[in-house]
Amino acid sequence: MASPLLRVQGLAKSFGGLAAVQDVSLDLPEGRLAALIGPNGAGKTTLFALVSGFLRPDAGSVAFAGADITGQPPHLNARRGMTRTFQIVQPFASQTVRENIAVGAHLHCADRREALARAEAVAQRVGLAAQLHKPAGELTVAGRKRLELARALATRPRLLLLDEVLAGLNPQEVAEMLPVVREIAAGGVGVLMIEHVMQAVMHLAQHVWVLAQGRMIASGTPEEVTRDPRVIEAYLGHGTARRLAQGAVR
Ligand SMILES: Nc1ncnc2c1ncn2[C@@H]1O[C@H](COP(=O)(O)OP(=O)(O)OP(=O)(O)O)[C@@H](O)[C@H]1O
Repeated sequence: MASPLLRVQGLAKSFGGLAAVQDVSLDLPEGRLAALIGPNGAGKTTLFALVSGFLRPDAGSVAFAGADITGQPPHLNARRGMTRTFQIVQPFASQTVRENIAVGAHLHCADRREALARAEAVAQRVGLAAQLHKPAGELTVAGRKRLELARALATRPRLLLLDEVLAGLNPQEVAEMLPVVREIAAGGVGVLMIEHVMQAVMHLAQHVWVLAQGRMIASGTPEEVTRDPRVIEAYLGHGTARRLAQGAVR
């Protein structure tokens, strides 16, 4: 059987006495769109940092496309095809949208003109084509989120780790972003998204992992995990779980 795009086995990380991630394992097949959910402080961002190489694990391993990349620095992982976005979006505010996206394209392309041309193609995919000439600092919150996606996409990833790309967006902006993320996955890019917006998780994710207090407490389809008593207890609460079951997801 082919190895999964991402294989995490027994990953652990403590900060002082706090076990932020404990014995976490998951397999993400190529081209799959999956979500990582859980309460604040559950260890989701720490897990992303361990997978992408921003932090070294105390124990466990990370394999990407069959190669052991445990503890490898982020820039090497990006070269292999794994790119992450950040919760707090920090574009180069005085540079144009086009130049910001080109930064991502430069990972595999030294030529400036080619990087700028690639930036245009990526801007189309995320709905930023009309804003290419704007300084990034003038974008709305929703525009910045699209820019963060575009910069990551410009690196030509096989796996995108999206850290709350929908946070801070209003319901209409969320609804407009869903097809953008879905199209990225449909184009063959594996996506693992940390997300609190359950509307997005229910509509997008083919698989969901749930972390609580550093441990993986559930894994399954969105429908399976949202009716799991452990997930309702640790994260959703009964009201939200009921609304999700009825299809009223916000
Ligand atoms: N660099 C650090 N030093 C010390 N403690 C940390 C550090 N990073 C995270 N933590 C702690 O580890 C735990 C897990 O944090 P993490 O940010 O991974 O959770 P999260 O699930 O991403 O939360 P949120 O949904 O609020 O972003 C928290 O208790 C946090 O305070």
